[in-house]
Amino acid sequence: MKDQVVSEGILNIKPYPRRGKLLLEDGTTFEGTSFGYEKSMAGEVVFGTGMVGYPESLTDASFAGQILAMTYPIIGNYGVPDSSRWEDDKIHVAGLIVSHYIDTPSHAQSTMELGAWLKREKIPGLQVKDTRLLTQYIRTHGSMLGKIIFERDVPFYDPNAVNLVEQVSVKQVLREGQGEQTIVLIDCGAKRNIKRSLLARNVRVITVPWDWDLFAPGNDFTFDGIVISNGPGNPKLAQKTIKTVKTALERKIPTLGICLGHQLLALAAGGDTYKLKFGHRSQNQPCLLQDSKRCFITTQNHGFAVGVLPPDFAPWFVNANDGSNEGMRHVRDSFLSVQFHPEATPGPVDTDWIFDYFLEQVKGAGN
Ligand SMILES: NC(=O)CC[C@H](N)C(=O)O
Repeated sequence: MKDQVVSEGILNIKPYPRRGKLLLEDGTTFEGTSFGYEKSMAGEVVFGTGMVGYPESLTDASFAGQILAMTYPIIGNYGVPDSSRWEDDKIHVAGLIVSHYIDTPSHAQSTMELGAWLKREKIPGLQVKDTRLLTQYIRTHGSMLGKIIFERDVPFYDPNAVNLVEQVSVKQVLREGQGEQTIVLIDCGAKRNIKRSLLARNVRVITVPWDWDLFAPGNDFTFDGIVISNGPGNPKLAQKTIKTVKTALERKIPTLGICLGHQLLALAAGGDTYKLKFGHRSQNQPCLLQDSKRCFITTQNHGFAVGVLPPDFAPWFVNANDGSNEGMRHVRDSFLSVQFHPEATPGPVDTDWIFDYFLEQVKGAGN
């Protein structure tokens, strides 16, 4: 009977959805009903407060190992666009928790229902009604491990204890685009829009795996700048990328870090990172541009942050909500990074000037 639609006269009656639960590591339980694939799954439970963007969030590799609870009360209402609009070619979240799942999407670009997509990609989805209570709980007690359970129990799993970057990074070097400058994109789980944003600015982009030795004698390409991408998990576990970035800094190669890339730049330059009590995940995080009165509304998805800035770096942006660091710049050289996502396009593109600013510096450094 499962998944079958039973016709009864003119009404299509779907079978009553299967029950499941979200169990947090401290024993707190949220009962719910399934709308995705019915498989028990463990991860870190995080919440996103954005009103839109579930296709982009689900396919953002930075969410690997995380069960995402969305606070916006209706999810699924605009369906799923075709894969050209995703941030990667598959779903990366370990599970999805919503308040109200809408199974009748209405949007010109929708190609399928969210629930059908989750089923196809074998990702569980649970409708728990009170995602507000869940969010308030995580905000009070800090982010937690948890699991979506149907019949079979599974052990808790801590994604911050494993090197997830290794799992989601590209496996080989890829060369794209035309232009005078060549930018190396270190792919730690890069959102596609980072590359789209660079290619749109007429530069060559060479994408390399997270552990690629850019400075090995046998390397057959030269480059003018480096972009370090976003990515999942604890930045301290991506040691090979940190080593590459250290060499790049010694050689004074213009470098832009985005999200995980910001954290890796900080670690490579002698700073430190820490885990936030609960992360920033939404499209409305206010960031103050230092030494100005400007505030940018930014898109974010991170659970770690830069706590100690490296020597000779100055804060560039600060989060207006909690005062945490949101970006830094070297006082002399072209090393810069942002904790938010300049490539994100939840509608407005308020911070994509970061790419123009970086490429201006790459150009300047080449003269
Ligand atoms: N989007 C990202 O790059 C996230 C970076 C890191 N995994 C964090 O959670 O802080």
